[in-house]
Amino acid sequence: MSQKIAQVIVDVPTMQTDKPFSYLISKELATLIQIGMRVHVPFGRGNRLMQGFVVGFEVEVSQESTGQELKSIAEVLDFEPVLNAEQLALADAMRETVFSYKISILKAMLPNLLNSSYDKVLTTEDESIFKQYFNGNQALHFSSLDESEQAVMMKLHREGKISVQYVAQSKETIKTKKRLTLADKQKLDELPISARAKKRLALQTFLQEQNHVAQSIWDYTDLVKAFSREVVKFFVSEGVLSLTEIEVSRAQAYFETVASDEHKVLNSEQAAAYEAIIDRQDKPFLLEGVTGSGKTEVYLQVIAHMIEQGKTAIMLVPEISLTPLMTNRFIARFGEHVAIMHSGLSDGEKYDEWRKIKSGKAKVVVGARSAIFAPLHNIGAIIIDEEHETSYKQDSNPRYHARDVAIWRAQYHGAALVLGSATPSLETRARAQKNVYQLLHLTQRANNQAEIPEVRILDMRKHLNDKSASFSEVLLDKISEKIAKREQVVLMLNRRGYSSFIMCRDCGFVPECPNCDISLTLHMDTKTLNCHYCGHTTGIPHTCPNCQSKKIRYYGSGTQKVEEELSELLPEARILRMDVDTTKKKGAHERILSSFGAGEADILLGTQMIAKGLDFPNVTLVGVINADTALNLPDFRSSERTFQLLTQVAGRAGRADKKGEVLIQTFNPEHYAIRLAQAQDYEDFYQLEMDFRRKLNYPPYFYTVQLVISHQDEDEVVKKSYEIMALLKANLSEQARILGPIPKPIARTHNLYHYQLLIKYRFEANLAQALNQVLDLTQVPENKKLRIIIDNEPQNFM
Ligand SMILES: Nc1ncnc2c1ncn2[C@@H]1O[C@H](COP(=O)(O)OP(=O)(O)OP(=O)(O)O)[C@@H](O)[C@H]1O
Ligand SMILES: [Zn+2]
Ligand SMILES: [Zn+2]
Repeated sequence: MSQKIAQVIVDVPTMQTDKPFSYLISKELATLIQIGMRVHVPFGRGNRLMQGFVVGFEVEVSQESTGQELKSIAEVLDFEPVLNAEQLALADAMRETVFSYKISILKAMLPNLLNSSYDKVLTTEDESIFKQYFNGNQALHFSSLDESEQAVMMKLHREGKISVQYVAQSKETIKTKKRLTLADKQKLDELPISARAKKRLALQTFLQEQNHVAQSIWDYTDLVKAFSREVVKFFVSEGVLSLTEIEVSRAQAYFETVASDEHKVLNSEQAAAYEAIIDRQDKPFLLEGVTGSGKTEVYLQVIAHMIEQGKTAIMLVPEISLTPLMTNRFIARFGEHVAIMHSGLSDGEKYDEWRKIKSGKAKVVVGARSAIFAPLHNIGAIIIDEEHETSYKQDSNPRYHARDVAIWRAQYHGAALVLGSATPSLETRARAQKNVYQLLHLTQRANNQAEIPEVRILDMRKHLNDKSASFSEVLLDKISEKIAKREQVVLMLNRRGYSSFIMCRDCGFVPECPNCDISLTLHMDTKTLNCHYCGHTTGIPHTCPNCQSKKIRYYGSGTQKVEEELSELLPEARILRMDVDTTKKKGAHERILSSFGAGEADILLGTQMIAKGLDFPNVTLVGVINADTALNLPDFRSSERTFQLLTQVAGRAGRADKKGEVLIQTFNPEHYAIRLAQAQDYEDFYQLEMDFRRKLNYPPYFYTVQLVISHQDEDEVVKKSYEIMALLKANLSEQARILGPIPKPIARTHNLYHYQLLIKYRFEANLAQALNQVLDLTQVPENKKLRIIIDNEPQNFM
């Protein structure tokens, strides 16, 4: 008799397995297992149970012909598939361009909660099922059942008679809510209550009146408020009411406070863009619109249109701008149809949002990078705001770019794809130039009274100030002037490629991380020195470990130091600081912004965090304290990044009727990225930067792939790097250039040495196959400790 066999991709942490393994399916599970479900399977010699995904079935030929005994699936983890056909096809497609293993791609598509050990708790409202299977327990833990019982439960679930909740091992991530249900109607009616117990009587009447509502459920806190804790307790102890705890979504709170909002009448440029998008062609759109030109309003109306058509939409924004300010604009239009996915949510909350999407309740998903995997059906539009942001590329495995996934999904669904930015990435703009994308322009600020702010460059070599290391007189005077007028100021300290550290004044010693070739960063809030790579932490030494001198100097102007300086220089100013330290706590980010929005401070001082998305009408001055820090990084995109950042932050000024001004302090006033940011001239910047890229054979003229090879032993890394280079050379054409191997700019982290190779090419038929061969090197036992990262189109060279 032939038996069904499942193909399973297994999640084995010690070895990356890239091909499906075959497993027998027991008779009990045969009709229940579906493609896209997670299972537990025994793996390896020890037969340890591993999680895996069912990706296909095969009919067994005969056991003799394979010559080996197949193992069986031990347990099914899902009641319905967690991955659908589209996602499995997408994973296949991603595997071609994202050189990481299938399992890591599949896992990236799911909420974390489904990738870790959560048990399922089953409940039922069906009386006879309860009697037959629950043994008097309120709920059953799925993992405690044997295989045939599990199979029965899955069948019942499929018939809608059982409900399932995933329960986290650790409870602290989950917010629960107590609720009460009527346990026994007869007891309620017969409950002996003395006529003097007014509150008890009131609750009895209340419950009797509401009882006709099928399955009455009451909020515990509501009843306690209305009838007192004692009274409620009495009803529970008498067996009239039963008390249960359920998980609630914290994300729910978002919806309760947001007032709804109407569409604005689009101006002619906005309307033209809107019409083009909804009348969609096969091509993606690049919506290039100056800051404040109303791109978001266009997105909102495109999404509204799609919903009217019975379709759904994905709206991606950079993690950093995923503030309530931003999400509220979507909730205000689409209410409960919105699901929000950001890293601030707990695993349980993320799972809730995912379920809301999967069940079809959510029509619009607003989220950061990974929201591109949202399991929506019938997608009408995918929008990527600030498309140039590097955070759309994941910098760990799988190293996918959300833009590429978006292109694939838009094609799959026949959806409109919109890439929006005031400063598009060169790659995107070049494609628009070649008509691969359709270019749509917004050249004016949407709000009629608002103009593009005037930008001045302050040459810090001429404006050195005796009183202050960070502020020129000009900037300080401007700030005072604005405060006197009761207007607000945004100050940005560019922290990219820059950090605070300590140094011995006598011998110049700078403490470094023992595991990584990098100096330790000074954190004044915790009074520690931290390594930003491996997390190593130590106290701040009082004497120099090298020469015992007591003259330890603190270097660098962190936001905290600048804040102190500023409050000394301008004691009357009310300052809010926004950086990683002040936004660590949940909700802190939003508190700072809403406080600033409410006019409780004159100055918002922050890092790059404040450059994006802020839309405060009373901000009339933006000051950039140091424009240069990122310019000299060893990365061919450093000019592009600097230009984008300065243009973005300048765009925060003068967004309403009051005119905006921008002051940029710099030591490189002649640098083209700074001059053109002053002019806010994206076109000129694009032309100039494209010239450089062409001359130096960089993207978008050439494609790039970076390989990072790491090992504890430096000799080994060097040896393997040359082996890999030889392998590549043998497989690639003469036109491909291979640079390296060279040590990474930060040559050692986590006690591993890192070397890099960079491939630059225009067309290479054998590239994918060669890279897969390289990737497979790590599967050879002698290379067990070798780590190879393949980064297709790397965004970060540090
Ligand atoms: N058609 C319109 N009529 C009136 N006001 C509008 C219109 N469209 C947008 N606005 C307003 O103009 C301001 C800027 O719009 P929006 O935030 O959509 O621009 P944006 O291009 O997304 O901005 P940025 O990229 O700079 O963050 C907002 O306050 C918005 O409410
Ligand atoms: Zn370290
Ligand atoms: Zn010293």
